[in-house]
Amino acid sequence: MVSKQLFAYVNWRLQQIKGNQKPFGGLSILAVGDFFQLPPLGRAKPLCVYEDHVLDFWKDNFQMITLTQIMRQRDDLTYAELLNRLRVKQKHEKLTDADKCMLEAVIRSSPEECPVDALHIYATNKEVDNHNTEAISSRFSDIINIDAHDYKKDPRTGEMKRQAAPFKGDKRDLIDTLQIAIGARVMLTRNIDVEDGLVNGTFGQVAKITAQTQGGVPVVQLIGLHLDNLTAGQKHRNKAPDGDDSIVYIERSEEPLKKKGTVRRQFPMKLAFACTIHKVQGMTTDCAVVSLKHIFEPGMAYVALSRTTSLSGLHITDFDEKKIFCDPEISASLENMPKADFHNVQPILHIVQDPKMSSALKIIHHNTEGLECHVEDLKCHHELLLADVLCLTETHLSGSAVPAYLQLDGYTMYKRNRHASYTNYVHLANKNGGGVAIYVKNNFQVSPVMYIQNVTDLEYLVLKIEAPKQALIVVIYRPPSYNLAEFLANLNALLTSLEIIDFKPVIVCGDFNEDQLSHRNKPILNLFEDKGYTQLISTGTTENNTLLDPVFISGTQSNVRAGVLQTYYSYHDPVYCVLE
Ligand SMILES: Nc1ncnc2c1ncn2[C@@H]1O[C@H](COP(=O)(O)OP(=O)(O)OP(=O)(O)O)[C@@H](O)[C@H]1O
Repeated sequence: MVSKQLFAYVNWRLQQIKGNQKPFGGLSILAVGDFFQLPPLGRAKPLCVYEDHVLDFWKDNFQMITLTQIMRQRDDLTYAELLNRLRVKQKHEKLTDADKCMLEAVIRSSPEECPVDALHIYATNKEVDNHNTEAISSRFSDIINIDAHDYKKDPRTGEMKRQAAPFKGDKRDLIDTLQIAIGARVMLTRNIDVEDGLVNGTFGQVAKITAQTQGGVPVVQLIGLHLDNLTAGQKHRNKAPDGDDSIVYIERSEEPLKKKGTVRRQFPMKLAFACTIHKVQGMTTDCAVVSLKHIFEPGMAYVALSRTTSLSGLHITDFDEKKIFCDPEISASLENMPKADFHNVQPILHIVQDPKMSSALKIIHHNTEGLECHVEDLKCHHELLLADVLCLTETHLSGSAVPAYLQLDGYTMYKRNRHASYTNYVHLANKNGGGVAIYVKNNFQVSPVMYIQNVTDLEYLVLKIEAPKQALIVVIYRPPSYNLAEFLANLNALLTSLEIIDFKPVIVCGDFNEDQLSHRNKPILNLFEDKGYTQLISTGTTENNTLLDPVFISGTQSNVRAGVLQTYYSYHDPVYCVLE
């Protein structure tokens, strides 16, 4: 689990990168995990436990969402439910008779009753090392001992000199002598290639050992593994000297030893007939033997007992129900942690779940700050594609053709680029950026109003939505450098023309670069209000908490809901308006 200290570093680094003092530089952070599992190393308190005089970046910034569907034990729900109870069991609490009875079926009184080939899980490294040594010596006859190649700097010449025998390394160093055999279970102990799935904790079985004779002595060059995860190590298969691409070849890694002036070359792996509970956190297996003997921390027993997919795959030795306990401080802090309000996270989804609003017209406007660079973000957004009408400003598009990657499945796109929007203002027409677009769901009957007499010099689009709902949709972008008086005159001409079109209701959205939260005079708002419009958005729509993206509506009696959504990729947040 991430410690408070590491969490603070992440916060400060993001503030440094983004150049602001907002929590995590203003980025959205999704923290995923389970506080009831292993606590941070070194007895540090978990993130969610508040302490006086300790920097806290959790309390005021995070809300909790609980995932309720269990996937690992989805085919053995009684076991999943038992695990849920063990997860929150306090030290002083006793197991119920029913839970005890379930566990008794898998408690083994001696190691001989357990399957030898199953992964053995222990609390301490000492137990793991003993098990591994015993397992390799009792089951394999052709054991190979691979000494680390250690080098030390010659103080006279500065040359790194190979040592006759390995030094005694620290427990965090690459292993002094690796004992392996063909067929032995091993685990990688370093991140070799994270993208390729070769990481600390990757499990496999030794399939091949290749050696070359150097000075009359065979020296192991590569160790070939059959990995448990068949998709890992793709990049390291084509090195196969014999063309067998099921084998992933591992070379020696080179690292300085803790001992000063020394370097070690050794294979980054260790035996893994057994491993520690810390190592198996996150793992899923069909079968495991779990020893509860030296459990020393809250959450440890739960992590070990919850790795198998079914109760029948679990074997428990040294059972003691007192070893199954959680941290009461975590129970208390989770109780008090604010819960995420889905109405805020997915407002449109919630609105349309209301039977009265199920066929409502959903309109969203977003200043994308460049459609080409953000179209993928837009396609992945959890709410934007719920819109029937998706209005965009600052599309930054040029040219008349629309490349296929700018099309949204199920939508038709209408657009007007900046350079086509101005007749009299060459200085605006020639500036980069700007532009508007509207995507409309294909099941809507739409007439674009591409030309309106007397309306010039505006970045705008007008669409008549005729069925199954009716509305006149207008999107407008006003660049900050557009002289306000001239803009108001042109906007007035447009609003007057919309009255003549006489198609209701009218929804005008866009970025007007006038802060509706400011206490100063707001001439654009005044003009809309004079024309009978109501402004629907009441909270900030930008990172600076200014409301630059209003939605104006006129000519409706229906139930209207409106608000602001969130994105991570634009200075602006999208705004929505849903009409019954
Ligand atoms: N949507 C899914 N469909 C099928 N299997 C899934 C799905 N999600 C997760 N699993 C499987 O369930 C197991 C547990 O998943 P995962 O590790 O994501 O859960 P977890 O909550 O992080 O578990 P833990 O924290 O206890 O390790 C894995 O074997 C994973 O492959």
